[in-house]
Amino acid sequence: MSKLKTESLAGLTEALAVPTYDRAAVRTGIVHFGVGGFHRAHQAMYLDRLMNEGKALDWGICGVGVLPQDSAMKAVMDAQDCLYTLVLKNPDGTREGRVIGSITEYLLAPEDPEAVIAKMASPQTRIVSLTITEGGYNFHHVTGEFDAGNAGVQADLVPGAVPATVFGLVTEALARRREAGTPPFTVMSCDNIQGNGDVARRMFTAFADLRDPELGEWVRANVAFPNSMVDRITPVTTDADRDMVAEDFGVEDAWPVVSEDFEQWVLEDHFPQGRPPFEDAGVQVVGDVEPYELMKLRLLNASHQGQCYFGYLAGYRYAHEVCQDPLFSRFLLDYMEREATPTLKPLPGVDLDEYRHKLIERFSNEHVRDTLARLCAESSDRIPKWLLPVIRENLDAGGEIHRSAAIVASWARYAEGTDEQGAEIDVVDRLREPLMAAAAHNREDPLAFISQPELFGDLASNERFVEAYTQALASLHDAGSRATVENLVRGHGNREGG
Ligand SMILES: NC(=O)c1ccc[n+]([C@@H]2O[C@H](COP(=O)([O-])OP(=O)(O)OC[C@H]3O[C@@H](n4cnc5c(N)ncnc54)[C@H](O)[C@@H]3O)[C@@H](O)[C@H]2O)c1
Ligand SMILES: O=P(O)(O)OC[C@@H](O)[C@@H](O)[C@H](O)[C@H](O)CO
Repeated sequence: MSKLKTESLAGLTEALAVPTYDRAAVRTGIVHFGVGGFHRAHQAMYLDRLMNEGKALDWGICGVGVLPQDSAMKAVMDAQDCLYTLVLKNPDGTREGRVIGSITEYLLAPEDPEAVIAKMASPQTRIVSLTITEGGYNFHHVTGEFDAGNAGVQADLVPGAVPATVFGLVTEALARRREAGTPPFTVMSCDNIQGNGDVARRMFTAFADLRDPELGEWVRANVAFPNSMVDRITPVTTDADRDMVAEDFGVEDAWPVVSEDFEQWVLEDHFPQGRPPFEDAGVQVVGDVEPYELMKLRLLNASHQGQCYFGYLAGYRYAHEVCQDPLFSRFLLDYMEREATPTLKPLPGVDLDEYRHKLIERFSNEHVRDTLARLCAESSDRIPKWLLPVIRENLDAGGEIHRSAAIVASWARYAEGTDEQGAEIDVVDRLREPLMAAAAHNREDPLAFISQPELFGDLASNERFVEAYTQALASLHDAGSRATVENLVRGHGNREGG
């Protein structure tokens, strides 16, 4: 069996589509930070699609890793000429494989920060894109302010320091462009954050201000940060996926990526230095992304949180197991219809009922095998960004909140660190210690978990929220996850009714 490399492409089975363009002729136009599963299943796939049509050949991607653990991706990218296999898993069990060729270079910042800065400072680079996770933006959950106290940021702000964070690296490249009279690149965030471009603008400008107020002013005035909504469920690659690629497609790929077949990208058209013709690849290029972002984050992402803790506690381990269970899918639809949807903005032409049901269908795709562990990880970055805004808006508007409050309670119960069978839960969160310490007091002090103002603001003093939350938490302790969800679905035991 051949290893995936440029020279092996010609001999691959016809079942595996390969780049039809001359990769050697592709010029880098995009530097991307955070080459994980999602970028490889989404943005890189859209560019590969364009390149296969003979377009966007000057928009090749140079991937960048800034974390030491990205050395694993660097090793694979080096060994495979940056090629990898994307396998789409259709709901009917069929699979489509394609070798993606749009990433043509990969740099590891800890190994060679100067190369990363030089690449971004080059006039040929016109977009710097990001999928660095919600936590990567370094903002305070409640105030939304840039966390200038972060140790990495502090180190990057020492005059003459070699930058190590995405903020230090990008800002140094912008400073060099400004110095050289080269127009700045556009910073395109593709993370699951509401107003991701606006957040990126605030965070990068805040860093530049701290480094040099004049540079900050220049960034504020000159750099474009388009907003976007991105969607494609992309689980973590497993050894079984590697074996499947070898078996189905006869190629040895050390790091393929698998995803659902669904794809969506809604992008604000704000690219002063130009952009690839994304609309030709199916991207919705629009003036205002916010209504789409709210729809996706509050329906899809918040529903992921709505299924993962309840599902895990009930003994499930995969998203499809939870969502194929009519009780849980009913609960999610109720949350979406009664609590999330009233907080959305008008979306002319979008059938929200169809969107909600399609989500249940996507979550239920058993071939994707998305783990609840992935969805439960880094909750402290997710719940405050996706679910708490729904709760706050409904509290202000007098809307229903008991299902959302119960989802928060399910997180609190999960963070106690044992499931309903008494098995240990590996809580993966950068705030693991304080979260678990607070959750340890859930029984004697039911407000302990939500009395973490850096995550929940003043929710612990809102009577209506506290009542719904404590009721759900007590039910989780006394009756368990399934019975709690049953009661929520039946509308028992809450003042809002069903
Ligand atoms: N996986 C999905 O289904 C999916 C779908 C839509 C959007 N997204 C977005 O993409 C992001 C990444 O998801 P993924 O599945 O690729 O995860 P992943 O774990 O495969 O990759 C995460 C990448 O982010 C980088 N990163 C993490 N923290 C960073 C930091 N502080 N500074 C710089 N880089 C940092 C890592 O080095 C890695 O390259 C998500 O957080 C989300 O915002 C993911
Ligand atoms: O990686 P995160 O923290 O943005 O979110 C976890 C999942 O909910 C998310 O990755 C979804 O799979 C994705 O947003 C679907 O498009």
